[in-house]
Amino acid sequence: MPSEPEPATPEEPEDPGTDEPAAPPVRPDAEPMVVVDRLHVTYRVLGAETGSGSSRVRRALRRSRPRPREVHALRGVSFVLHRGEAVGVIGSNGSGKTTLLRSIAGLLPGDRGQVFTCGQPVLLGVNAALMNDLTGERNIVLGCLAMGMPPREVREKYADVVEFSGLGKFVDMPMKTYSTGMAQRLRFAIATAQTSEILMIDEALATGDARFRRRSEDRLKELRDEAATVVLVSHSLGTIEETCDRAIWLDHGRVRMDGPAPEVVAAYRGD
Ligand SMILES: Nc1ncnc2c1ncn2[C@@H]1O[C@H](COP(=O)(O)OP(=O)(O)OP(=O)(O)O)[C@@H](O)[C@H]1O
Repeated sequence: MPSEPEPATPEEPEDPGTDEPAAPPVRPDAEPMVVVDRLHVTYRVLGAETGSGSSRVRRALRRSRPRPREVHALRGVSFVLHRGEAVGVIGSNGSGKTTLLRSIAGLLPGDRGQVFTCGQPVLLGVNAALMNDLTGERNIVLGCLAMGMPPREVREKYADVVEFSGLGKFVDMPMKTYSTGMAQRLRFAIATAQTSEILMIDEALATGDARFRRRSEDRLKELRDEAATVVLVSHSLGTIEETCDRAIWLDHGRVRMDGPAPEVVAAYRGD
């Protein structure tokens, strides 16, 4: 990761009427697959004021009740993704990339604006919440069902997932007996078992040893070839330039630049 994380800065909500961008432009020559229209997402967190000095802290702790604070993660984001596009999302830590992907996947409601998708997007990496007490086999079945795969497809894909995970006979052992690398491989194998017309990838997903990383990259390439629209979040600008024809630069929850990947990457680098 090239940049240091920017801490979450709780803040007051903005005046909803200010600084609203225009509706996203739609290309007349291409089929829209995802429309994000002036999307705002705010996290609400419970926190208390702190003071300096021990007596002041004690007094404050006694009197204070948790006060909801707000983190305005997306501030009126708009764009349209079309069939056939591979789009990179770049931006410094905390700029809103993950929030944006989760919103498009339908995992996080926006508080203003709208997201329209043509079909159910798949977000690789977040859907497979595995359980330590269950065997690899049970986790594969439940993980695939949890991602919305019909039981017939789970049965069809099961052998491939086991093969790709490289777990061998460990597939019948509880996950808590796996090494970190084995668990990561299983998670990746489950997450990439599903294909979708709209595929969103968090590049951090490709983990493990060098051999598995190469296989992961090949698998991601296959999925990209099968999907109609790909969204890739990455801190690796080289990967964005190689993989994507378009890039969106998010900055403090706003679209700072949206255009051909080489131009956006150059601007982000400060060239
Ligand atoms: N669950 C949460 N609760 C409260 N605030 C959150 C939560 N998740 C993210 N945030 C805040 O929302 C903002 C956007 O976070 P997000 O994770 O979308 O950024 P990001 O660009 O994906 O960052 P990174 O590059 O570090 O992964 C940040 O200020 C972050 O602190």
